[in-house]
Amino acid sequence: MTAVAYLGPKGTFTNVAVDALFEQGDTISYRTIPACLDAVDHGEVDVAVVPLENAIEGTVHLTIDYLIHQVDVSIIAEAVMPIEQHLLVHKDFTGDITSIDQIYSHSHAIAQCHHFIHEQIHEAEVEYTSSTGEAAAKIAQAQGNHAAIGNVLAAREYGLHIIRYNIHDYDNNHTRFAVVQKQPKPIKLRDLMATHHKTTLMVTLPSDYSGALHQVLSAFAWRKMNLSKIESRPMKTGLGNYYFIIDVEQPYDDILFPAVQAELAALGCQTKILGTYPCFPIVAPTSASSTKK
Ligand SMILES: O=C(O)C(=O)C[C@]1(C(=O)O)C=C[C@@H](O)C=C1
Repeated sequence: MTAVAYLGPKGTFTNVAVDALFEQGDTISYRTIPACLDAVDHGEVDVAVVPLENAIEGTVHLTIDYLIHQVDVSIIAEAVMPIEQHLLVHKDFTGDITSIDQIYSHSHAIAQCHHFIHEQIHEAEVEYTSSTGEAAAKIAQAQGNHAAIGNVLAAREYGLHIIRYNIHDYDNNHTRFAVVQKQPKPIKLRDLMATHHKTTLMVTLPSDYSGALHQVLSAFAWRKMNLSKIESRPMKTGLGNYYFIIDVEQPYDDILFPAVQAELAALGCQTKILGTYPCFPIVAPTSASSTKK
């Protein structure tokens, strides 16, 4: 059985993604994303599943920075899952939404619902938790005028009521999750259909000079290699020093990628392949399949 680390406790979106990806996983929950990545880096588990990017909030910087700076693991699969955020309250809560004075959730979940919070419960204090699952667990502990933002699984897991469904500010809210591994070893996923393959690289420029990024991009462009994402992140070595994360819409091969890497090396750039992997759309239990209060 595959030992899978995920951001817990039970009822997080990462938990939902793990359930959709693995039929028979020995799932081990960790309190933070770095703890999940350390677990796989240190060989405590076979793989870790971590959130990489959300359609509303953008890149999960903690994940990408930790992958680059702190661990030596590879992305072996990507799963894209629709995200529905709901407002969860204790089962004995009898007030209405305006009486809620505290809202608990993960910073990314709060950010996906900023508009809703601002419009409907702006008096409420926001309390950040390490995950949406932790927020739901807190609400279950005692009845009070507080609510959590989280998913259907969390409501079920902690016996909470959903007082308002789909409070995320934009439709088509999706999160990309990465499955990462230390040593290449076959992993048994459910029978999922990959829609495409991607390769993710990190590129560091030798120094800031005019046209540097243009030259980097040309190495892909004239080989007709389609890029689906490019993002700069601070190197953490001083202001103005960045590295680039580039997603290429094709699997690694022995001709084009080595040629790109050689061309970039000639420009003085360093490259590192973070993974070449299949991309799976996955589904989560939705509000449509649960009972409204
Ligand atoms: O807190 C959770 O439920 C998580 O799995 C983390 C996380 C994230 O970091 O983006 C995952 C998916 C959602 O976008 C919101 C939160």
